[in-house]
Amino acid sequence: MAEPAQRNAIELENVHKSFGAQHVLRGVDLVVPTGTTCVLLGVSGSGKTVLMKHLDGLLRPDRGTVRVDGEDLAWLDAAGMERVRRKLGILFQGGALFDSLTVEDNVAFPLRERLHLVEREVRERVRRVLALVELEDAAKLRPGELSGGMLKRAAFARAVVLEPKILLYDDPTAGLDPLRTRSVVDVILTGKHRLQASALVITPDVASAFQVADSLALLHEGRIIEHAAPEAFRQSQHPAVQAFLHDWLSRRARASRHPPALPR
Ligand SMILES: Nc1ncnc2c1ncn2[C@@H]1O[C@H](COP(=O)(O)OP(=O)(O)OP(=O)(O)O)[C@@H](O)[C@H]1O
Repeated sequence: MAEPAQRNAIELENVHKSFGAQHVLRGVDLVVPTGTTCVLLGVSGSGKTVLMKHLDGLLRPDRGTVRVDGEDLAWLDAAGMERVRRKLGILFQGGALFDSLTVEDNVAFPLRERLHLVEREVRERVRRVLALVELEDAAKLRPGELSGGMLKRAAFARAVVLEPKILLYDDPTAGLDPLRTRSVVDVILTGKHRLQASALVITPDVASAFQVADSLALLHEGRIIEHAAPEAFRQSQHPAVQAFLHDWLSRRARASRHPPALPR
């Protein structure tokens, strides 16, 4: 009997996107198989966020194909797009919780907005997801009373409360010190192992990238010029990959007294 075809969480084929004269994406090909975590690397301004915004339909490609969980976004009407968005858990920079709501009401928000559940069910699902990120004791606090790492975990809880199949993280470590960076890595690993979600992660923190990735992709001059498992990526002979990793190592060495090494 033939093997069932491998399903892919994310597929981009020859995706182009320009803003005026600026040709940001110049034929992006990227496949993230279901159940895997891909970290998208690239220098600032290379187009990582632009690429990610194509996945929830915030941006449409000028040319090329974007498929999410097998669905070609170009063919979807508003209801179809809404169905795809429900499969996505999105964690962008800042995490934007509502300041006036408690943690539990923030996490309950998507449930109340999207699903018609009885209140008891809402409370139960919120309790389960707060337990997942070890924030049970913070349920009654407001965002202003949380640490940076707790804020990230609360934002993650809200992003996953609808049990998305695919998680998108845009720079989840932004503005965090190294200790809190660890808590974001833990959050991503929770999404991966406990929720078994597929993920695309953008982070400038290469150390975190190697800790969470099944594969790493480098966006360079509008294309994915390398996409490989961590060890193969580390050993890539592509000059742009070598330059990217070398640049990160030297910046890290300048910022730290410890001799630099790529994490294993
Ligand atoms: N809506 C838009 N209109 C015009 N230009 C845009 C728009 N969105 C992004 N750009 C431009 O596209 C380029 C890529 O931006 P993008 O935010 O994707 O970079 P990035 O790789 O995510 O950078 P960083 O790592 O600094 O967040 C930038 O030059 C940006 O100014």
